[in-house]
Amino acid sequence: MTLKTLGAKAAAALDQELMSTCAFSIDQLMELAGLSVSQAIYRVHPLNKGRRVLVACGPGNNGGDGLVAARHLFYYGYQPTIFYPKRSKNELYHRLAKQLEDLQVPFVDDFQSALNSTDHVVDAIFGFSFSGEVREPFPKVIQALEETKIPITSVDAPSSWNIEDGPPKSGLGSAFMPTALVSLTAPKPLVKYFKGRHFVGGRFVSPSIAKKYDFEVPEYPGVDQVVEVPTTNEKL
Ligand SMILES: NC(=O)C1=CN([C@@H]2O[C@H](COP(=O)(O)OP(=O)(O)OC[C@H]3O[C@@H](n4cnc5c(N)ncnc54)[C@H](O)[C@@H]3O)[C@@H](O)[C@H]2O)[C@@H](O)CC1
Ligand SMILES: [K+]
Repeated sequence: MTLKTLGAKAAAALDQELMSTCAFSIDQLMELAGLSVSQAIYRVHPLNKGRRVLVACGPGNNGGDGLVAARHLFYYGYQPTIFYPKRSKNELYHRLAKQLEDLQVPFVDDFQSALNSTDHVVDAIFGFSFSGEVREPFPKVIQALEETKIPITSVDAPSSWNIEDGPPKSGLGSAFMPTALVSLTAPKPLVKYFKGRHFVGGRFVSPSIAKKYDFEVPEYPGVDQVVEVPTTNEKL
């Protein structure tokens, strides 16, 4: 099975439509997206592989998915740590951070030392709105993700990859290959460059919306919020 992909513009339009004509709130979508991510991590990195999970969050909704996933991971028995250097002023993110602080989940400033003492990393830095060269303060973080041997699960996109064209041809991010990828609603075109375990999550798309945007909703088994799909193995 090869799933159809959704380009950056279509993904942004779908996002808007879910929140307008489909009457979802951003909180609802983010909660379901983050829940999907947490379930994928439970599959890729069950508790017996080590409980420490470092969640790297970016300034947008991709980072919000990471904050939600961290909360669910806490309740599954993991020990999340959050790296969130560029906090959004939006009230939703304040609430997501407060929910984690109430659980005494640590927020750290030094990414490299947090990376040295974790068992798994969640890359929730950039999603489908990423473009151009990685700006401060994230280049060091991308470089560390590129170099580490710790397994990484990326949310929606490996951060620093172009949504349509995949990894940069050279320089920062060109050697970044996460262990797993959770595509939300539908895979993005960059997926053809990805070689790892691939999940689809975001179980909130109605059949009519999928038809309008011309992609398939995968068959989610039972009550699962993610489904593992074969990786497209197109050569780089
Ligand atoms: N409909 C969906 O599929 C849903 C998507 N969600 C998530 O929302 C994401 C998209 O969120 P957003 O549109 O907020 O955007 P992103 O979270 O992808 O990134 C936008 C942020 O990154 C910054 N940025 C962009 N390019 C940069 C660069 N080169 N260097 C440094 N910073 C850069 C922008 O200034 C902005 O603050 C998706 O990928 C997904 O993870 C979910 O939260 C909700 C439902
Ligand atoms: K990401």
